[in-house]
Amino acid sequence: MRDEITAATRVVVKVGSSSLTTNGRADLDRIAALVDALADWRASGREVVLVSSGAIAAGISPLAMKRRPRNLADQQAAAAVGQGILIQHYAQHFATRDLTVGQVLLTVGDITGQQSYRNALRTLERLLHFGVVPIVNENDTVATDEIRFGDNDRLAALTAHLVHADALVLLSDTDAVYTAHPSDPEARRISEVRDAVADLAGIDTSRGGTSVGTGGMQTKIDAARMATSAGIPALVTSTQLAREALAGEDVGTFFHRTGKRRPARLMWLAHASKARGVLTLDQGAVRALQQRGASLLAAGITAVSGHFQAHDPVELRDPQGRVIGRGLVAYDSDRLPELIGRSTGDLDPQLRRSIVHRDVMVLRPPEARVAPEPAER
Ligand SMILES: Nc1ncnc2c1ncn2[C@@H]1O[C@H](COP(=O)(O)OP(=O)(O)O)[C@@H](O)[C@H]1O
Ligand SMILES: N[C@@H](CCC(=O)OP(=O)(O)O)C(=O)O
Repeated sequence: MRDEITAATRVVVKVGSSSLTTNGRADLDRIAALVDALADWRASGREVVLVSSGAIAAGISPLAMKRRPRNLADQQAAAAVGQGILIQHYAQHFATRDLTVGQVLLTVGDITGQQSYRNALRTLERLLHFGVVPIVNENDTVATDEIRFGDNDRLAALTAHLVHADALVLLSDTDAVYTAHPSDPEARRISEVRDAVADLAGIDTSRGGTSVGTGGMQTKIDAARMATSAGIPALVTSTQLAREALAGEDVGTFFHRTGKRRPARLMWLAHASKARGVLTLDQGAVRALQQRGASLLAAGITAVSGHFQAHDPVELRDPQGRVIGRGLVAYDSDRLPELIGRSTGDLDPQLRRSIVHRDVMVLRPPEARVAPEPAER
């Protein structure tokens, strides 16, 4: 038995496009089966927030498209049609179990900006208070590529953090994370993950998922890591096993929590924000940040690139160019170059504050550091 799941009173359940649609249409039988499993969970006095993909996939056939569109405008048109159809079916099926649903469409900005974060939280809390099942999706019809999550796995992890969920359950068409693509005869189920780096070392997630899904298994692993690093256990399994998963049975891949709840702004900074620039640090500054938990001072910066404004997210790199973390920078990119490398004592007192304060900095664990991406061609 998985005690963290059976003891949970509030779960976020994310379901992928491939579990809700067949041939570019909403699949009523599959939606009904999922709704039944969730309604039973609700009937035991517990709460669920459903993060449902499938808007684009459910709009394919009604718009006489042949496959999932690749360009943004067609995806948005499909999502506008498909989202309505999905919600209609959810509303009908949940109503047969005396449950009301509420649609909540979110953009990255809604869930990461301080004010809008509170708005989103207030709405979800209110819906749960009224006994409603909130159904969340990305607001695909207005989100541009620039500001889009694109996959709902990470949106679900941020939602789980937002609503202080006790567990995150990621449902798709595969019953677990395997050591290789499930069609590979050598592939073995991974039943538990305590340390995502060590336990998942060498597994192959490179083969894409379904023709309607977006991220494949990798974005589910990323989402599970986001949740567990913020104190929320996560389970990856198939939609058919939703009932067993919620009952705490040994199905799927269970990710144990690895960290504690962290402030929302740091969740956003670590996982959802786009860096606007890069600060390269000397070795002494890297040590000060990693070993002493220091703030970043001007003296430790050797190079600045990108265009950013004060309070934008920037990447922090070591002298070898590996990303060691991220932070919110205190100065604009126009101003910063004149300060770099200068010791605090040499600076005008007004400019003596740290360039990236410790409280708005997230560092990567040493094994997760990555080499710089190749320059754009
Ligand atoms: N190592 C792996 N273990 C399990 N599934 C994998 C693995 N590598 C790739 N996959 C694929 O990931 C897919 C699930 O991702 P995706 O299609 O994005 O699902 P969804 O649309 O439900 O979010 C599975 O269909 C499976 O083929
Ligand atoms: N917001 C998109 C979600 C796309 C997506 O993440 O799909 P999936 O990989 O199936 O979870 C939609 O509803 O179509």
